[in-house]
Amino acid sequence: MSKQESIAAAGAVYYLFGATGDLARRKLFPALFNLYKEGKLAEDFAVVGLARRPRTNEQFRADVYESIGEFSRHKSDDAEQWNKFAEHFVYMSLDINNVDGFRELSRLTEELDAKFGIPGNRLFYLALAPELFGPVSFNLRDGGLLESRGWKRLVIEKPFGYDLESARKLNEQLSQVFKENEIFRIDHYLGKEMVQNIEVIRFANAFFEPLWNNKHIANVQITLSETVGVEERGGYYDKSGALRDMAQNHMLQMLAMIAMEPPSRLHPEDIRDEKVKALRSLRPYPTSDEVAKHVVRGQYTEGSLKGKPLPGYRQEDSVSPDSVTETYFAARVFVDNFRWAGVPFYLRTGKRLPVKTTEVVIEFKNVPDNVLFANRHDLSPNLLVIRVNPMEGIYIKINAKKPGSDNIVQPVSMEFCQSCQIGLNTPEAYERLIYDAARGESTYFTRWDEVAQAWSFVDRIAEAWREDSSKLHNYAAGSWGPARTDELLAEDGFHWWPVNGQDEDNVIWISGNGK
Ligand SMILES: NC(=O)C1=CN([C@@H]2O[C@H](COP(=O)(O)OP(=O)(O)OC[C@H]3O[C@@H](n4cnc5c(N)ncnc54)[C@H](OP(=O)(O)O)[C@@H]3O)[C@@H](O)[C@H]2O)C=CC1
Ligand SMILES: O=C1O[C@H](COP(=O)(O)O)[C@@H](O)[C@H](O)[C@H]1O
Repeated sequence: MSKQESIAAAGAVYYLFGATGDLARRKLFPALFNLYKEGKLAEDFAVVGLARRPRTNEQFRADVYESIGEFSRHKSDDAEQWNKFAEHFVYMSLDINNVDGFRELSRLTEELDAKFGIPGNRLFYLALAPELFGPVSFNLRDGGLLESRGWKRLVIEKPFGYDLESARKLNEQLSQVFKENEIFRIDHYLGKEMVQNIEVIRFANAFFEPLWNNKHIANVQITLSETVGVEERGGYYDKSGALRDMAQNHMLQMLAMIAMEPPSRLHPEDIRDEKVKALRSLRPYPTSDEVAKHVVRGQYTEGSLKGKPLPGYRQEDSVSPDSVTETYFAARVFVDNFRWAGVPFYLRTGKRLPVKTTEVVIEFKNVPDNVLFANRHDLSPNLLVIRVNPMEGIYIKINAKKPGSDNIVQPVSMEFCQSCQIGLNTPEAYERLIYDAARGESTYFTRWDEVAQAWSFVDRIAEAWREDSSKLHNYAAGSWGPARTDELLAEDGFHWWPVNGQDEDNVIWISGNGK
């Protein structure tokens, strides 16, 4: 570990609102433990778990212990270390809507400051339903929790609003209490190693940056596919759908990282300025017909995955039986600026698809076919593939001479598989993001203008869908989504590249440590 990586964040009280919830259990407790284990949390911190359900400190610590056993990349196998860590965790039952609880929390905070020598820093993490974000902020202020001498930061989970208007209202509420630079809006995809690596791959490689434009790139394909269905999240998901759940945030953020101009400095605001410029350049769909032409909206019906029968979306518990919510979204998007004019970005995301993967494919334009290779008319294009999840790494597909042949060209792939490297246990997105928020590093959090820009693009699509709900394409659970998605690319002379290099029967893998 480098010196810089091991620096502990300044001591603080971490207030975990929603401490009895799913996110805390699966992601936040393990993230805090891993940070502690790696020396990124020193001894001057405390974590206060907050929710309505009654819990003793001991029960709360037992919950944390269990979650680490189940979900953490580092295990709590050292009893002494575990006890020292667990001592920092306390629980308080509190209803967000009752300001008296916040006054009591303020008193508890004073005790924790004194006990652990905490210098007055406060990090409020809202793992709560979005309608509670505003009330929490007001009660933090009215309950006296913002009066300390240290820094105050609000870490806020998605979704940030339901559309531009509701997002704006929420932002107005938050900004009555917190300054923009105190608000850390989570998009956990920005905490993923390989999403952060996009910038490095682009800007640190002479191979790529000179080619990163419409002269050399034919199209960009971004796939975020999931095998899971709506699970027990129907209450939230049925109101949200894939457009709001995945496209407005994770997909557009990834697109912005790929499309943005190089920032003049590696300063958070410069990077976010460039991202917002890219989002502003997204070509809006001016009419509902344009939406129908470029966007695919799908919902899964009964099907099967790996031989297991699966229900359709409308048969899922907590989903309305006549729901028109999309579980699949795909689009052809254009970034109307000098660099990207004419290059389609194809996006697709969905639930109940055949594999779980997040992948970006950059397809390069072909070389002129006047060179006398025997098979010059059917050369495969060069690809740069960024694999985000579950495998992490990149591979490039190039053309080389088939050994022993007379100038027959065949595709070969060279791979760097980061997640296959032995001992490379990459931090989970939430670890990175909590650590960044505690250090005041905001690069990988979304700024208000980025969120607003993304909503204004997405709202147009949602509005067209509201006008005409007939364009909901069905797809069988376990398939790759509606056939219309393939047509989007075929209309432009392209096709989706199979994910995880799965089409590569005729490709030689040169350093296939993942193959
Ligand atoms: N789970 C996930 O994988 C992801 C979640 N998110 C976001 O994170 C947030 C939390 O999600 P998740 O953990 O799944 O939700 P859960 O429904 O599992 O948890 C909600 C939490 O809020 C608490 N709560 C509800 N009402 C109140 C209240 N009035 N006062 C105090 N506490 C209250 C609940 O505790 P109690 O009932 O004890 O009061 C519970 O701890 C949401 O915004 C979600 O969109 C984002 C990405 C992924
Ligand atoms: O934000 C969300 O992301 C998850 C997918 O995240 P990943 O890190 O597992 O790829 C998605 O399942 C969920 O619906 C959405 O709210």
